[in-house]
Amino acid sequence: MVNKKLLAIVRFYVCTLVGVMLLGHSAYANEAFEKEQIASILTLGDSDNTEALKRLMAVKEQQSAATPVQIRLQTLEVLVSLYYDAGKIKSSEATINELLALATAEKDVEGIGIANIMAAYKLIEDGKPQEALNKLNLIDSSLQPDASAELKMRLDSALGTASYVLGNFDSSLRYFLEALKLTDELPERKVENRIRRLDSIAKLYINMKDPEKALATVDEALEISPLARAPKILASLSLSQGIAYANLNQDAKAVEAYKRALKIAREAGMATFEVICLIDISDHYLTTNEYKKAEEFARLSLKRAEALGDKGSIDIAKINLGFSLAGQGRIASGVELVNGVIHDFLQSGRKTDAESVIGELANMYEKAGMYKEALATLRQQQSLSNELFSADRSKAVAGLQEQFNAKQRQKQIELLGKENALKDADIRNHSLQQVITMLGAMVTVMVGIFIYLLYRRVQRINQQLREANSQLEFHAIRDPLTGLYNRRSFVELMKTRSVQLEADRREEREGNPDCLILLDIDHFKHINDTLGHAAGDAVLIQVAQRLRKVVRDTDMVLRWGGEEFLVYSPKSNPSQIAGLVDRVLQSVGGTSIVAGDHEVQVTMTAGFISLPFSDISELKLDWEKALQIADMALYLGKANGRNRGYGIAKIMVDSESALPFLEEDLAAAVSSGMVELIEVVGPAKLDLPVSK
Ligand SMILES: Nc1nc2c(ncn2[C@@H]2O[C@H](COP(=O)(O)OP(=O)(O)OP(=O)(O)O)[C@@H](O)[C@H]2O)c(=O)[nH]1
Repeated sequence: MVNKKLLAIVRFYVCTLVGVMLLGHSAYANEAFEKEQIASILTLGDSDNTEALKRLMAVKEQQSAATPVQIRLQTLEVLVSLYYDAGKIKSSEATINELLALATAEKDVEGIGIANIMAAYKLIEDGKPQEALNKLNLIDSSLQPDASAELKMRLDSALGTASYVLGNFDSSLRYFLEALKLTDELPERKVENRIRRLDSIAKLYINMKDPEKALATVDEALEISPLARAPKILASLSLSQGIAYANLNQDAKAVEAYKRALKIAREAGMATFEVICLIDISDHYLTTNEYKKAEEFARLSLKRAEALGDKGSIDIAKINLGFSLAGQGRIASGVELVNGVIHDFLQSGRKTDAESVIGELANMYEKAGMYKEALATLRQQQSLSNELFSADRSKAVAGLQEQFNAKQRQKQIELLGKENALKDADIRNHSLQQVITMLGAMVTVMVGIFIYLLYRRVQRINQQLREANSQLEFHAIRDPLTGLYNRRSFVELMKTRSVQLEADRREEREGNPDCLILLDIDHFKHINDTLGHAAGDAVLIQVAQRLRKVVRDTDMVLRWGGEEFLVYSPKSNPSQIAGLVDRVLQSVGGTSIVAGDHEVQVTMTAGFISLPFSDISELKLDWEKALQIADMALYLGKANGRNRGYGIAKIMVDSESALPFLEEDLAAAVSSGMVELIEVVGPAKLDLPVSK
């Protein structure tokens, strides 16, 4: 619920402000009695606030302008606390003013400090925590080097409280711990003050959502000294325990602790504290949805607060009562109560509190299923929230904003620095990336070039290979000297020819036979021997050229070996073969051939035969046997004077009986009349000079 925890903690601090400076300020020899008297009243206040207040008021009545200033100041300081705890808030505030006036008049620096710290607490209670903080910071900056430990401790406690209210828990804890440390330097009431500082820290832990740590801190405070059993302190510690347990959802323990605090507060005459306890108890029951009990304690707290005239507590009690009624279904009367407080808050400018209560109201509507009202209330809260941030709050937080802005600027500078560093890194990365990209590109280009060169090289090698292959191929089927087909290629040709023949036979496409003319240069050895081997080669080349020229395109000229040539003339009319042989002999020997320095007549002797021969099947007389017969005919030509051709014209007997003779001894066959030869005489002898 609204600000009740805050209320509790603020009031707690005000309660603990007093009574610590009594003995430390003694400067007058005759004031010992008064000091002793005030000290005993202060101790009495720990357990019986009402009696202590009564006695101190009596002491003050007897004081006059003649009373030492320190005694009067100390009386006022203790009085502020006793008034406050007794719920006499207005008297307490008036006493603060009186204290400040006296200290100022007497130029008592410590007194002025204490009065201002108390005034800062009032500002916090009035909802002006930033103003309070500013005031406290001012005190802090003007603090004398010889300022007492008490003053410093109170200042740190107040700074911790203001920081807490402003939501700066870390800084709050830092101040509270500093205050705790300063208790060691106190000349009097060291233990009591230490316990109270621990209690402050416990309450802070609760608000820092660490209730376990809060409970541990309370335990630490309770263990310090039996003095911790002093009712006023014990009540405050019990309240802290109650809130911590409530936060841990240990409801039974929470209620027990609250009620213990309530009992002690009642017994010690701490009316203000009693109201705080009652409010906390009703608040607790609201959170556990025990609305009947919440109503009971809300009514009780309202009654007590009204009796004290404590406006702050009255408002909170009304709010709790309103919500407890609404929780029991009496929404109209509950809302009326709550709205009344909201109205008051708004009237007195407590917009932050109003906004908080409106938020609670919206929750209540939602819980009750009154969504339309919940929405309207939420909108009201929203608009107020906006207003707060845009107007009053912006003023209140102006100082903070300045600090915040400075921090933000610092942060921005740091961020800019970081951003620049990042940009630098980015630029470096970018440059690096460019280098990498460039290197990558270079590598790619180089690899590309390398691959291209490799490709070219491979292409070149392939080309060379192709050329080599074609050369190999060429040389495989061609004679390297003359360029004519060689004997091997003819063998290959004959293989395909037999396949072709078989096809032709099946299709009865048998026509003219082929013709084989075997040729041998006459006395070639002599040419070699007389003109030289090169001249012999030249002769071979020119003979080849002449042979190529004289035959048909479909005819094939081969170098059969050494100085031997073969003309293969497919599908040749047998009647025309002699003419072909004649042309061949004439082409070679009809004109001279230049061989080196010499011009020579090169004649040839030929043996020729048809394939198939006569009516003999190639199965019986194949190309090899036919060539053998042609070779025998050529031999006959050589024997009969060279420069001529012999061919077998016809068989005079049946081919079957002639065949063995043809294969074995052609000359005998001829002389026996089994076969008839055709003779083609070569060219006439040329009239050539012996040498050029
Ligand atoms: N220059 C040259 N001579 C070759 C080549 N092949 C073979 N010969 C020579 O040709 C000659 C052939 O001689 P022979 O077989 O005795 O025949 P011939 O001298 O022609 O006599 P006949 O054939 O009886 O007229 C040999 O001396 C071989 O060395 C060649 O490629 N180049």
